[in-house]
Amino acid sequence: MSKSIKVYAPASMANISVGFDILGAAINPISGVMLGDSITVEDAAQFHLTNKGQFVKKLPKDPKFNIVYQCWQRFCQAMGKELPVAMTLEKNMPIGSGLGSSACSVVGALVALNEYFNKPFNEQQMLSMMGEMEGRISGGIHYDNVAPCYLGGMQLIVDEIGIISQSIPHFENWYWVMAYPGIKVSTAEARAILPAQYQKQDCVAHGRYVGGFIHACYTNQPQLAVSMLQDNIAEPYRKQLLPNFDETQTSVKRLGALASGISGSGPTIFVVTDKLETAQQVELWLKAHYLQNDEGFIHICKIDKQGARVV
Ligand SMILES: Nc1ncnc2c1ncn2[C@@H]1O[C@H](COP(=O)(O)OP(=O)(O)O)[C@@H](O)[C@H]1O
Ligand SMILES: N[C@@H](CCOP(=O)(O)O)C(=O)O
Repeated sequence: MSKSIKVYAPASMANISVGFDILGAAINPISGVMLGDSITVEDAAQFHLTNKGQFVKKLPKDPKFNIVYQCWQRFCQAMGKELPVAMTLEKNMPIGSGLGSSACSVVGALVALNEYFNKPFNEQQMLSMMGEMEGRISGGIHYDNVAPCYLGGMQLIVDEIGIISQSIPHFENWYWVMAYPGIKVSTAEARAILPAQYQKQDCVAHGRYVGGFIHACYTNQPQLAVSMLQDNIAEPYRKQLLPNFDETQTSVKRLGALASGISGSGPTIFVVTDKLETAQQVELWLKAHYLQNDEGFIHICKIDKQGARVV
């Protein structure tokens, strides 16, 4: 009997303002839209990759530069033999959006292959491969998209004593309004513009923000958590890449938003609220003022607890 495995890998927001490269969450639109890539692995006499989906035209022209192809190669290397399978990528995530598009393809491909071959690799081995593949195309290994996309929830990257990432509690009643303006920001370029070194007072403030936020999540103090959602590492340098970022932050705050910031390396922004009506008003404002073209979109999201899954 022929075998076929299809995996859905959700979008994610990395950094969440306070945790540059060490904090990220998978997201799920409340509308029911599946915001992520899907990958299918099926029997074949020799390897073949088919691409389809809304953003298929934005993929590299040379199929060997498609990260899904490179994931298959890396998986074969880890297995010690060439594995003849047919893979299909449904590229539903815009590239260079700040929503972990490359992570969706990496996680989807590796999870689908691992499932198809009856799970030869464990969670830590899989995460390690995912980080390596993400690092190839984004200018440095960072797990804050692949870990939440793979495992779901809000993930803190610890990367010590053989543990890459662990789940931390989040505020279940928060809505995350995600607005992608429709323009591209390359992660590699957005990483390259960051300073190589930071002032001592900035390091101290950063430690206070991230430590305070994690503490507030564990002790269920939403007000403290909101006050800690500050980014003094990436936002001051990257906000120039986003359309009217300062004005947007001020306007959504006036509408009642609790906090806002850059999702991943941008240009998507996230806005946090604990009321659906506020989220809807923010959505309307962003639609009128933040979207730059027809490719832009907005979703009111919750944190996706499941991560990548067989569908
Ligand atoms: N399947 C894929 N999905 C997304 N990007 C891919 C894929 N394969 C190769 N790429 C390349 O990887 C890079 C991803 O860009 P990046 O700015 O990191 O996107 P994102 O932040 O959305 O993950 C682009 O140069 C893109 O052409
Ligand atoms: N921590 C990374 C996250 C990049 O996320 P992406 O969705 O823009 O790829 C960074 O900030 O560079």
